Amino acid sequence: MQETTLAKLEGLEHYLANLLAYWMEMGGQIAIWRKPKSNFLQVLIDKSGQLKRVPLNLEELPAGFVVHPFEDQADRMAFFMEASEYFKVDLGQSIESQLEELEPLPLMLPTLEAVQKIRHLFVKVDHAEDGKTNGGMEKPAFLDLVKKGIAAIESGQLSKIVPARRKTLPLEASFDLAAAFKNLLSSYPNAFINFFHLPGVGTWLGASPEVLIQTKGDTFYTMSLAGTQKAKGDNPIKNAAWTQKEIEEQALVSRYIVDCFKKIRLREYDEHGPKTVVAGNLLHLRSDFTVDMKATNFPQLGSVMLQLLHPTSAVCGMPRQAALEFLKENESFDRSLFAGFIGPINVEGETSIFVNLRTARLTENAAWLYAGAGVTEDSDPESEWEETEMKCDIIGNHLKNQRP
Ligand SMILES: C=C(O[C@@H]1C=C(C(=O)O)C=C[C@H]1O)C(=O)O
Repeated sequence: MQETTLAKLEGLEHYLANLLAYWMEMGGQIAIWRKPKSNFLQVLIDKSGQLKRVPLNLEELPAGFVVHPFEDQADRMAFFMEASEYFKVDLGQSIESQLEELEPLPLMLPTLEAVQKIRHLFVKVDHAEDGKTNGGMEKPAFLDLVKKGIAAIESGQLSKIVPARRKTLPLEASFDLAAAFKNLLSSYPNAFINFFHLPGVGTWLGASPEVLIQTKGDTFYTMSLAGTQKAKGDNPIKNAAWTQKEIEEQALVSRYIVDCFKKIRLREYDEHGPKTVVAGNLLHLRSDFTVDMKATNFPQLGSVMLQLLHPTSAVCGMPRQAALEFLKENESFDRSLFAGFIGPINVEGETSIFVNLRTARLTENAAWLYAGAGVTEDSDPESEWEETEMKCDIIGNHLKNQRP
């Protein structure tokens, strides 16, 4: 433990900025997250210098962090950071009082210097793309895409579709990743706050509201999350009123999950909901599903359901294959890791995989924001556009921060 350098620590931001600057420069892979409602920051570093892809047999993997794009992979593999180092920071206590737990660093730069260094370690993208375009998804193109989706639903090809868009937000020279991360922690206590960096693949920052699968002990958990409205007033949950369109849209996601259970002949599960939940400045409808893996004799349920669920009809559509083909043909940009899945595997006996939503891909000069909206027969294209704007703001509003 290099106490002399860490003794110069000046708060969480200072430590995070230095940790990231050092390990990103060393070519390390790094994931930092805080689970919903948790008071701990969890940090995982893969120091091997090798990008790894693994089959998703979750129960057999060592402790690590998984990253999978939206698109199904022909070889069914996902990126995997293996925990060369893993530690926790108690956010309820000063970081200075936890020096013993922290990864030592050979050098402590002033925060400003460290964040500027990080900035140059983001993946560089083609200049024509960077900071200038929205991946072809300007407003008229998105409205057309939604209209096409509605037409496909009316013709009976689809019952639900989730078109998405990409939005470019130029990053100020003063953009401070550590401060942005810290602000996300306090702004979104119910979200999975995450940052991950895979050299050559991407650097992402997000606040996801959606669990894809979770296993802890004998309990398996998943959720159906859909339907979106703006949170209003002092008591937004009490003020929420849902339309038939939103109720049906969420019910389709629940049905999708139940259909997956049926495929594997799993009959014993608990379903609760839907209830209204808060996700930043938005409200959604959510149902919770739990299974006792011991009672049902299904120890591999996590891996099996992961394979069956992704991509759910919350981010893709129904029927799944037709929806995927529709998106492939009509969305003009690559979703990349957006609406894929990310999260810790077998860390402290838990696996918590989230859908990669409310997220930004960080490039040297700009952040790429991504958002989709569930479209059914009764959708209004203009409202769906507004919904994607609100979803982009959840992360976008936190990337505009500047140092004085
Ligand atoms: C697709 C997104 O969100 C998903 C779609 C929702 C909807 O259509 O109402 C709500 C929650 C998420 O399951 C997104 O955030 O980009």
